Amino acid sequence: MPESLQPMERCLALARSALMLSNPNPRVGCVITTADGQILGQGHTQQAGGPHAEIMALRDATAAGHDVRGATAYVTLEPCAHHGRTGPCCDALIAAGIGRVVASLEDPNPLVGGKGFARLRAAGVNVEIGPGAEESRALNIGFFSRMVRGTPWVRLKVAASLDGTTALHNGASQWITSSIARADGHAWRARACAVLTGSGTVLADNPRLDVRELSTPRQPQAVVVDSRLQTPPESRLFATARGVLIYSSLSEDPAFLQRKAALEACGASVVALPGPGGQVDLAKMLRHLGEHGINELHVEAGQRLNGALLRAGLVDELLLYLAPLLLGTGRGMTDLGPLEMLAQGQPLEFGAVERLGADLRILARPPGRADF
Ligand SMILES: NC(=O)C1=CN([C@@H]2O[C@H](COP(=O)(O)OP(=O)(O)OC[C@H]3O[C@@H](n4cnc5c(N)ncnc54)[C@H](OP(=O)(O)O)[C@@H]3O)[C@@H](O)[C@H]2O)C=CC1
Ligand SMILES: Nc1c(N[C@@H]2O[C@H](COP(=O)(O)O)[C@@H](O)[C@H]2O)[nH]c(=O)[nH]c1=O
Repeated sequence: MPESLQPMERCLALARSALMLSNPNPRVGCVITTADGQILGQGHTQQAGGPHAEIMALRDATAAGHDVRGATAYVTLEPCAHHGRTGPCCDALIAAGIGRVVASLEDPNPLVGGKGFARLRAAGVNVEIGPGAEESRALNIGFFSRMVRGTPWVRLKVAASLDGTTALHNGASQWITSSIARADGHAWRARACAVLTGSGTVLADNPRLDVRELSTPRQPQAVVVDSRLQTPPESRLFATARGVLIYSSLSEDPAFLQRKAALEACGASVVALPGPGGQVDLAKMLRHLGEHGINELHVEAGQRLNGALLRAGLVDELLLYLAPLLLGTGRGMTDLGPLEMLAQGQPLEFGAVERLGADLRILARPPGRADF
């Protein structure tokens, strides 16, 4: 990391380095400096259950033999005030004699929200809030979504030809985009808590849906929307060590119960969430995933599940990879049903548009999705 970085920029860089590590905890960085900006200690959130950023920075300062009394702690989120799997960070800062805290944002966790700042102020610590707020929130959009809305941030990834085809009529789809784009897709899988697909994709592609193109400290959970439990027990989904969660409809049919037992024997958890038409209730599924600590949900499904999620207004962001190739009419990105008017289309706002090798990567959002 360049020495010249300002403390809060350094904090944000540290937070970014916890991108694949800290789930389901937020990605947070902390830097402790003297009044004239000399760095005494720094750190970022560790894996779930491990120390938070403030504790890592305090330990770093202690290891270097620095006295932090009267020092400033910069941190990208409000120091926690509750006993979770670790002790309250605000108390650790107070006990260490920190004189000033500069924090980007209040913690959206209802257990913390404002309490950390209040406790610091009550102990005589000078508190400033605001620097780096936008970047910190964007980096933790999934955590904010789960804390505020109770559901994950849903990012729908699609790889398509330039004319929007995701598979040929016969199902052939591997590979449309180049290896650089596919490796980038794995990086987005790695930052998510879970990767979700539909039974149609499991049957057509037998996908692994794990992270293989880069090293990762943890594999995202695999989630399949599969009303009738058609996922074969020998699916490659089960080859990677991590949780596999299958959402189904409810049935007392002996053949269904037999398939359920076979999937559970492979280590899958099967959760019945019956919805309209005997299919899985997608809104309830998101609430269930939120209750189980899923911050960012990375969807890699076919046009039917993509369309259902979009029609239900459950998609927050699209991650589109477009290859310089025309495939004509095959399977599309999303089945939105027959629309009669252009106004019935799903409006989007483009975010970053980048070249990745030969392909294009486009981030786009339905308007207002991050307004919570
Ligand atoms: N290029 C790309 O980026 C990608 C391409 N693909 C391609 O897509 C094709 C598969 O697409 P598709 O058949 O549409 O499969 P999907 O992956 O979209 O799965 C659809 C299935 O999900 C199940 N489901 C359960 N609940 C719901 C619900 N509420 N709404 C919608 N579906 C639900 C349904 O089966 P049931 O009722 O039995 O549960 C449904 O048939 C393959 O050819 C694959 O190669 C797939 C992923 C990415
Ligand atoms: N065809 C296609 C993609 N397809 C997606 O990748 C899945 C296979 O994942 P895995 O088994 O883990 O390699 C497949 O089911 C579909 O979701 N992805 C891309 O980046 N580019 C592509 O051209």
